This record gives sequence, C-alpha cells and structure tokens, in this order.
Amino acid sequence: MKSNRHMDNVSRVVVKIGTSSLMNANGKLNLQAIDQLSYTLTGLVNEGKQVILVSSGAIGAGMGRVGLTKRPEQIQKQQALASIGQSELMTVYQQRFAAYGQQISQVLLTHDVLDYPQSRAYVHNAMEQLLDWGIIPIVNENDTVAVDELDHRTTFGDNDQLSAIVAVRSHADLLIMLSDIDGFYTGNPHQDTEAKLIRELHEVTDDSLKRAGGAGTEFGTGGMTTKLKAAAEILSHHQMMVLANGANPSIIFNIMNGEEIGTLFMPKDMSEGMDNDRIVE
Ligand SMILES: Nc1ncnc2c1ncn2[C@@H]1O[C@H](COP(=O)(O)OP(=O)(O)O)[C@@H](O)[C@H]1O
Ligand SMILES: N[C@@H](CCC(=O)OP(=O)(O)O)C(=O)O
Repeated sequence: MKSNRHMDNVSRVVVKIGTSSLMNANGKLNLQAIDQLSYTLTGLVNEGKQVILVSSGAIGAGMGRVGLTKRPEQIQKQQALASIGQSELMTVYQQRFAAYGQQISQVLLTHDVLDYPQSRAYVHNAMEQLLDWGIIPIVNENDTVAVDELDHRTTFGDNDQLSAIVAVRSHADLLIMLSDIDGFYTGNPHQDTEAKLIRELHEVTDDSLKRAGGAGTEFGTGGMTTKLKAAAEILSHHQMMVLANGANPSIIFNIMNGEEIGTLFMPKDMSEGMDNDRIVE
C-alpha cells in the first residue's frame, strides 16, 4: 500500500467503532475485533499517543444478551438494552485492555452536558486528566437516560456525530472512523456495483450527501449520511478524519503509518504537497 499521507504529527487520536464492527452476524460480540482493537490502541499509547475510543455497541450487545435479532422500536426497550449491553461491553473491554496492560475508563455523555458551558468544562477537564494519565477513555452516548423532549435535547442521534464532537472539543489531530465498509464510495456499493472508492475529499458538498445512503446491516444506524455529517463537522474545524474498514482494527496502525487506506477527509490547504489519488477502482 502506498505511503504518502503524513501522520507523523498526529499525537492525539479519536477512534470511533460502529456496532457492525463489534458484533458478529449472529448477534454475539465479535471478540476478535475487540481484542484487535484493544491491542492496537494500547500499541498507540505505548508509542506515546493519546487515544480516545468512541464505541457503539451497547444496544447491539444488549440485543445479543436478551436474544433479540431485530432492534426494537420502543424507546424503553432500546434504553433497557443499552443498560444491559453497555456494562457487558465494558466488561469485555476491561478484560482485553487489561491483558495488554492498558487502563481504560468509561465516559457516558448526553447532548445537554456538552451544551452547557459549565458541565462541558468539567467533562473536558476530566478527559484531559485521563489522557494525561495515559488512560484510554471509552465514550458512548448515555443511551439509557438520553431522550429528546420538546425543550430539552439530550441525544446526539448517533455516535458518528458524537465522535466528531469529541474530536473537535478535544482538539484531536485525527478522527479514525471504523465501519463495515472500506470508505466513502461514489454510491452505496451494496446497491451500485460501479461505485468507486473516493480516496480524498476536501469538503462535504450536497453532491457527496446525495451519494450517501443508509445503514447496511441490522446493527448499523446512521449509514453513510451521518459519517459525512461528522466529516463536515471535522473539516469545518480544520481537522482530519479517515473513514476505513474496521473488520480488522489493526488497520489503525497502517493508517497511522500514512498508508493510503479508506477515505481521507482533509482541508485542502492541509493536503497540499501530498500526492493522493482522488478515486481508485
Ligand atoms: N456512498 C456510500 N459509500 C459507502 N457506504 C455507503 C454509501 N452509502 C450508503 N452506504 C452504507 O453505509 C454502511 C455503513 O454505515 P452503518 O451501517 O451505519 O455502519 P456502522 O455500524 O459502522 O456505523 C455501508 O455498509 C453501506 O451499506
Ligand atoms: N449509542 C448506541 C450506538 C449508536 C450508533 O450510532 O451506532 P453505530 O451506527 O453502530 O455507530 C449504542 O451504543 O448502541
């Protein structure tokens, strides 16, 4: 794989992993993926990087626990499943990260916490302290308490946008978004066999949004649209994002080595001087 993206200066990285990468098709947790992720992120911390993980999977893990194969529509069932699955997920993360000697912590957020300057500052300070101690904070939405009421917005909607908010607020050098697909294509590859992988984008336009469709699996939620919205947020803050396939999370090492993997969202002026192809077969 060509190596021409410059990631040498990336010292703080946010990694987002979606439910479809954390679950097997049969509804059980994908232990191999979680193990690879724990190994890889610990490897980055050991290299001196600061790492924040935004992990989905609470509702998916809860569904697996209770034996559901379809995500229920009732909010109270989703919230109850998240409550079951979040602790299940953290137990597995705790075990796998501990195997590599890495400490982790749990940060559950709601939108209103980040809306109010004071609570936002407290979260910010706690995260800075965790990173300073070399701990990997594992962030998710606090799904069991987050609901949207008319005058009180507590949900983020999805973890793609949550991860962008976390990356922006923590001034991360890079957001790596792992999904069940190799990157952003000219059309949904599950429907359009001619779709081509876009290697680099400098802005998210209406045309890009038209090319993005919904989720591909029973477990995914936002599909490509929410990933593009996250990318737009990142670009508007002059930051970088790589969207790549999380089937084997050790791909993060390749991304950090500057290899041309997935789709790189990068402001145009940052990209100057790099020899990146825009589209490959
Ligand atoms: N233009 C596109 N490029 C790539 N994937 C697309 C595109 N449009 C829609 N998709 C769909 O988005 C899916 C990824 O989103 P999602 O299922 O929500 O995964 P995750 O659980 O990783 O968030 C892909 O598997 C694919 O089916
Ligand atoms: N907070 C939810 C995940 C929401 C979400 O955006 O999921 P995904 O599209 O799999 O990243 C959970 O933990 O189940």
